[in-house]
Amino acid sequence: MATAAVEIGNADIYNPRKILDHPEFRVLQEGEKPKPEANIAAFYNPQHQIHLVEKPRPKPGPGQVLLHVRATGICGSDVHFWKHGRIGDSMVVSDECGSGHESAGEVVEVGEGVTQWKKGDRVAIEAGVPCSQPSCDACRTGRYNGCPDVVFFSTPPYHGTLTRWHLHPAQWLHRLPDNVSFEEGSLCEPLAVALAGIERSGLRLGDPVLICGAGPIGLVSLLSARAAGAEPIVITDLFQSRLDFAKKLVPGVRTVLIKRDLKPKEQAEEIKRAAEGPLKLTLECTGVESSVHTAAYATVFGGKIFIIGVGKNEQVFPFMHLSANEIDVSLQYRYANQYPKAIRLISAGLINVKPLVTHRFPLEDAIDAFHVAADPAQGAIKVQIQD
Ligand SMILES: NC(=O)c1ccc[n+]([C@@H]2O[C@H](COP(=O)([O-])OP(=O)(O)OC[C@H]3O[C@@H](n4cnc5c(N)ncnc54)[C@H](O)[C@@H]3O)[C@@H](O)[C@H]2O)c1
Ligand SMILES: OC[C@H](O)C(O)[C@@H](O)CO
Ligand SMILES: [Zn+2]
Ligand SMILES: [Zn+2]
Repeated sequence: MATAAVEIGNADIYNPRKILDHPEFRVLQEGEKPKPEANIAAFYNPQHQIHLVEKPRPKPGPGQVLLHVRATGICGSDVHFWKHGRIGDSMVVSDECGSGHESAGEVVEVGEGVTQWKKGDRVAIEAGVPCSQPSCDACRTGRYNGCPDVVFFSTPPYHGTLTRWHLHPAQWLHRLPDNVSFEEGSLCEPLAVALAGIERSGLRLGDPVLICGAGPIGLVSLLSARAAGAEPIVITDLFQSRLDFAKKLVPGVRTVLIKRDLKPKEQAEEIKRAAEGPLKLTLECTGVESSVHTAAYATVFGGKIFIIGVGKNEQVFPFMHLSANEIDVSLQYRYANQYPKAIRLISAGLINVKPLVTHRFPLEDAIDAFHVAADPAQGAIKVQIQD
């Protein structure tokens, strides 16, 4: 059977049904070896299954670029969609859906009118493609992460970038310099989340900062806060192993293990002791209600809690404490305009994301990769799939 199904292209990339209904789309049986060069991908579904699928290799239409995806990191949200079938009320898994949005790859073919890319170019893939219409306030004003019509590949219903051949609009790709690997290029995605938070939080040189949570997002926030000149930095987690990882990554960081039997106020006292002074800014990277409470009690009068983590639909905040201490609360939704910055920071050596990758799998073993990413006992920070 031919691997090149030319009828998939153009607007079809925004129509997930075109893939699901295509005669070349099929779910591989467990243990079945995919055909070499086949456009395999890892798909999750409403039955909480994750499996390899074969789908047609698309053909670039005008303004599009066909990419060979070379590295993709598994994000907590990929695992969440697989295991829980939804994030909040608006992102619900209702059919087979392709995973992955932390990707970098190589240009294979360009469509009509694409002049800025050529075969062999190396790029980071910005997975959220907003409408870019002048009538869209979010797009027109540059806050395109708020675009109501954004197609975010891997958020249902849009299939993700964890695949071999991915079609993307030319203007949502970012060139990787020779000294930035595909692996680092794919880490630009979680880094973009942290950089967006850092930018909007207003962090300044010498600010004392608390980071709640030492998962991948907490760790890229740690690297970014350090590069931005925060001092001291205190990081918390429920697991000593994650704090040890943070300490290896940024030796100067101070760590506080969160104990489930302590109240947020008691926990905050420990954090303040570790900081040996007031904490001006908290970057909250768990989305867990009790952690937001701890952050509130640890942050100084006039400070800010910047919440990057996402969690329960409704949460209770210590309102009067925040009010009586003029503590600002801000939140972050994905990112806008951060990829070029992320690439510059990595290329110039100001941020080293390489140590975050703890596990690597070939594309054929993507399902094993998901099982490692989903099992805390495996101790993974970032699991990558490379092809
Ligand atoms: N705002 C956005 O656009 C955006 C983008 C990506 C991820 N996120 C969110 O950021 C958060 C972090 O992502 P991640 O990939 O690092 O997730 P993760 O689950 O790997 O890491 C979270 C860490 O927080 C720790 N933790 C849990 N409860 C805690 C508590 N009470 N106090 C201190 N630490 C605690 C966990 O042990 C874990 O190490 C998630 O909620 C994720 O959904 C948000
Ligand atoms: O890194 C981007 C995030 O994972 C996404 O916003 C996801 O959580 C929902 O689409
Ligand atoms: Zn993500
Ligand atoms: Zn828009």
